[in-house]
Amino acid sequence: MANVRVKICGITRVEDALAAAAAGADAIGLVFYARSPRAVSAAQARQIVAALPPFVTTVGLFVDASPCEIEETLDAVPLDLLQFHGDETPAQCARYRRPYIKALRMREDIDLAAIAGDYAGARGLLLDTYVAGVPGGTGQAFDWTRVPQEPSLPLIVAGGLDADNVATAIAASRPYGVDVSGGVEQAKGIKDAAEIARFVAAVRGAAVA
Ligand SMILES: O=C(O)c1ccccc1NCC(=O)[C@H](O)[C@H](O)COP(=O)(O)O
Repeated sequence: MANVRVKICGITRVEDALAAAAAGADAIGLVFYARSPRAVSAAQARQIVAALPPFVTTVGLFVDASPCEIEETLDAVPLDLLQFHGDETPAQCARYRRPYIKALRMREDIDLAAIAGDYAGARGLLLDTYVAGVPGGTGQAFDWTRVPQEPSLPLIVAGGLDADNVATAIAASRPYGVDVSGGVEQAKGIKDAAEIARFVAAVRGAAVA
């Protein structure tokens, strides 16, 4: 299996972004959703992005944001990839002419093959745990054996991952990438550098097994 990519999501501080980069994370996620305890302002995000070394992908996460809000953020912050984490349609995701991934919550009745067809313009799909009324960052895992093999788009597994369970998640789902937020935190929005390092090391160890 090729190296599994790692995204550390919900970064709110420069020092946490640098810890993710130093640990070898491939991407960091910045949450532009005011109701999240991990929300960042455009000014905060710009400072974080400016501090990063090269080759760390910056992902901007939105939840049913207005086009105006997204355009303003894109003007202010140099983001590499957009992550749509709400009920955005394929057309709404595509309108910014930026590479994007679409987050899907793993309801029992989800038809992933059909949805992947609908979002064929996405660079990948992020599969997160379904919890009613909570768009993301739940800290809860879903059944990783539900992740389809040979998907039409790269799949990123999220939800309740941490350094102790991520190798099992990878073995069960064989994803393109994994995404973590709460599992590497001291408190919501405050990452733990040692846990980030432990998480990335666990992914790297799992990927070569
Ligand atoms: O992290 C949040 O607070 C959040 C709020 C609203 C929508 C999405 C959010 N996070 C999205 C992510 O990509 C998380 O990393 C993903 O949901 C996994 O979170 P966790 O279970 O805490 O690892």
